[in-house]
Amino acid sequence: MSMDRLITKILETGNPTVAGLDPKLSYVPGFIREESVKKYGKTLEAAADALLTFNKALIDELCDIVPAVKPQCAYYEMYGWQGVKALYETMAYAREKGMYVITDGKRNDIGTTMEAYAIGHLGETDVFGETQYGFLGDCLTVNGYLGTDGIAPLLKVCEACDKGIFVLVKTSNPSSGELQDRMIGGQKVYEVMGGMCETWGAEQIGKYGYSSVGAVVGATYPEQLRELREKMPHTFFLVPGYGAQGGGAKDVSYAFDQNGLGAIVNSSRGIMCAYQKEGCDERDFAKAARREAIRMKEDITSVIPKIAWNK
Ligand SMILES: O=C(O)c1cc(=O)[nH]c(=O)n1[C@@H]1O[C@H](COP(=O)(O)O)[C@@H](O)[C@H]1O
Repeated sequence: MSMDRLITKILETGNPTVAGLDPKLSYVPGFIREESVKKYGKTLEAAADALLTFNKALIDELCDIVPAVKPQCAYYEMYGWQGVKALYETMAYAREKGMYVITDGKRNDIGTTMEAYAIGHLGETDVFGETQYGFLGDCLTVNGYLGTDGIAPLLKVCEACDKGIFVLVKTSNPSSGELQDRMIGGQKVYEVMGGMCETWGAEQIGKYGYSSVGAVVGATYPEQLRELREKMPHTFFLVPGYGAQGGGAKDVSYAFDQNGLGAIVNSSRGIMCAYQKEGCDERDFAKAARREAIRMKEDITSVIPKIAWNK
């Protein structure tokens, strides 16, 4: 089970966090950008080369202490097909280094189109009678607000290829309540979506009690995290919003169960741009990311039960 693999990696590293790889060129140290421009000129190739060099150095420093990475597709698509190639190569490199890869695509569409997304990101694509993997993610973030038609194709692929999904339930952004907090039939919209996640995952529950259908719940809404943790006992949470968006350790602590499992907390800018915040030599960017990842791990593990780690 895909979520079992993620939880096993979390237990191995003692670290329930994921490093978001959302690189903009302005986050990449100048010496890397200059090298890429020297090789390829001021082109999309150079941008993609700089992103990949940046990501690989971060992965090298993080792979033994952080269980997973979460590249967000938009930051690569921004640089055209060359950027998408850098996304693929980043994912391949992280896998090679033993990390669990969450593709942050927030995909959704109707049935047949969703099937194509599911196959492309998580499954095997038929190529002239032979099957090959398109992308190399272990898990994909998806939007479930089109209903079961948009999720069913993913469930099939998750089961067949041992993959998982994280469905948007209560997102971290300031305006998420405009729709997600509305009442329908006596429940908030996000509660209804949470219930749908439990139903979608019911047939695919792994050895730790969590299904291959996870949920995204933002660190910026601790009350909702607490409420949803109780109502969604079989759903593993991806919790973005720690650090740069203002979420802290106490806020994310509500996402965890009584054993200290049940969630993985993301930080993207906080880790990638740690060197800018520290004001250290830019050549030290990957070590600064490592320092921040260790600080984040200690910050979060200091406020959650660690029963699972001691078993
Ligand atoms: O699905 C997500 O990962 C996600 C959902 C959400 O509700 N809020 C949210 O910030 N994210 C993503 O989490 C990352 C947050 O980045 P930082 O704010 O830089 O740590 C970005 O990749 C966002 O796209």
